[in-house]
Amino acid sequence: MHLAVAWKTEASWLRLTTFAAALLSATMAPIILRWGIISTGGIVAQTLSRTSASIPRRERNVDDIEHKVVAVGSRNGAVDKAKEFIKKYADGDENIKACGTYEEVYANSDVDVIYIGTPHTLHYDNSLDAIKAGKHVLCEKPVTSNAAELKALLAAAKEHGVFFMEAMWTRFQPLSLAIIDLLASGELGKPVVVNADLSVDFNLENLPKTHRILDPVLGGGAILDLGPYPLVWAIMSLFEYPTNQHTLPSKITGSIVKTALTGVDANTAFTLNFDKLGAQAVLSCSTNAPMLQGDNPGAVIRCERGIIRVAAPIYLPKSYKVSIFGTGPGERHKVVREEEKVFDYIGKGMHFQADEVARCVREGRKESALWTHEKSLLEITVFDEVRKQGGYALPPGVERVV
Ligand SMILES: NC(=O)C1=CN([C@@H]2O[C@H](COP(=O)(O)OP(=O)(O)OC[C@H]3O[C@@H](n4cnc5c(N)ncnc54)[C@H](OP(=O)(O)O)[C@@H]3O)[C@@H](O)[C@H]2O)C=CC1
Ligand SMILES: O=C1OC[C@@H](O)[C@H](O)[C@H]1O
Repeated sequence: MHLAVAWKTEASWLRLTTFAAALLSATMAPIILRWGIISTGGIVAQTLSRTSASIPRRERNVDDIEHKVVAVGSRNGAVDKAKEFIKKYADGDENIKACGTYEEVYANSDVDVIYIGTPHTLHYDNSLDAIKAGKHVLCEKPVTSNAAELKALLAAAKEHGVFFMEAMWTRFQPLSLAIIDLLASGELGKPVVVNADLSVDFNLENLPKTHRILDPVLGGGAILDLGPYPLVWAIMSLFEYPTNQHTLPSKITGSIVKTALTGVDANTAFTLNFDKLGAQAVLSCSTNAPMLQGDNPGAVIRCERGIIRVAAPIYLPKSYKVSIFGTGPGERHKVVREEEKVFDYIGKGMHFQADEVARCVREGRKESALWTHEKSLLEITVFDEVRKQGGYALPPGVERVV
C-alpha cells in the first residue's frame, strides 16, 4: 500500500524536511499534484484524456508522482460545457469539479497548479489571475504575446512565490534529453548549423476567420503557434550547448508571408546567429504547407563530426538518426557509422512536463531547470523581433503589457 501525500500550499510542503523527502522517495510514496484546468479546448482535451498527465504512474514508469485533475473551468458561465467536457474526456469523473468561470478554478483551495490552455493572447491575463490567487502555473506555448508580458508575469510569480513554467513539452521528452546528452558528449564535435521546420496545413481557406490560427486578436499565424518548435530545437542544440554558456543570439532575422485572409503570418522563416559557437539556426514554420515527413526530417543538427536527423513531428519525435564521420585521413564528412534510436512510451508525451512541474513544486523550486524562464524569454524575444521585421503587429490592446 502506498502512502499518498497531497499538499495545499508550498508552505505546508516546506514543512517536510530534506530527510522526510528522501524517506518518501525511498519508500516510493507518490506525491499527488492537484490540477485546475483552464478552458475546454483541444489541447486540454488531450491532456485530460488518458493520453497525457492522467496516465497512472505505474503505466508511466514513475514512482514518485501522481496527477489528479480536480477542477475544469470554462468561461462565460458555461458550466454545462465543462461538465460535458469532463464526461467526454475524463469518463465523467465526479471528483472533477466543473466550473462556469476560470475564477472559480483559481479560487479552489484544492488546486495546487493551474494549467492554462486558452489561445495565446489570453495567456498573460489567465496566468496573472492564477498567480495572484497563489497558484503555481503551467501555461501553454507561446508563453505570452510578447516579452514585456512575460517579464511582468515573472515578476508577479516572484512576488507571490509561485512556480511558473511554459508548457514546452518537447524539452522534457526522452528523445530530447538523449540528443542534448549526445551533443554534450562531444562525440560529434561542435554543432554548426541547425535546420528545423514545423508546418501544419490548417486548410486556411476553410477555417472561420475567428479560429485562433487566423484571428490576429488571438495571436493567429505560424510564428506564435508553430514557431516554438523549430526554435526549441535551436535552443536545445545551440543555446544550451555547453561552450555557448547560455550566450544569447547576436542576431535574429525574420521574414514573413501573410495570408490575405486576415493578415496573420502564413509562412515565416527566421534565423539566429550564435557567434560564440560560430553556429547558426535556420528555422521556419508554415500554416499552409504539408509537414516534412519520412525522408525529410523536421530537424537536422549538423555538427563538425556528424549529423543528427530528428524525425517529424518535431514537437513529439519518436526517433532520430545519427551519422558519424570518420576522423582518419580522407574521412572528412565520410559517414563511418550510423545509428537509429527509437523512443517509445505510453501516451502522447505530455506527462514528462507534468512530472517536471510536480517535482519542482515538491522541491519548492520556482522554475524548471530544464525549461527555464530565461529560455521562455529568449523564445518570446525572438518572436517579437521576427514579427517586427516581418511587419506583423497584433491589433491594439491585444498585448496587455508593451
Ligand atoms: N502543446 C501542444 O501540443 C499544443 C499546444 N497548444 C496551445 O494551447 C493553446 C490552446 O490551443 P487549442 O487547445 O488548440 O485551442 P482551442 O481553440 O481548441 O481551445 C481554446 C479554448 O480556450 C477557451 N477560450 C477562452 N477565451 C477564448 C477566446 N476568446 N476565443 C476562443 N477560445 C477561448 C475556450 O474554452 P472555454 O470556452 O471552455 O473557456 C476554448 O475552447 C494555444 O496557446 C496553443 O498554442 C495547442 C495545441 C497543441
Ligand atoms: O502546439 C501545437 O502543436 C501541434 C499543432 O498542430 C498545434 O497547432 C500547435 O498549437
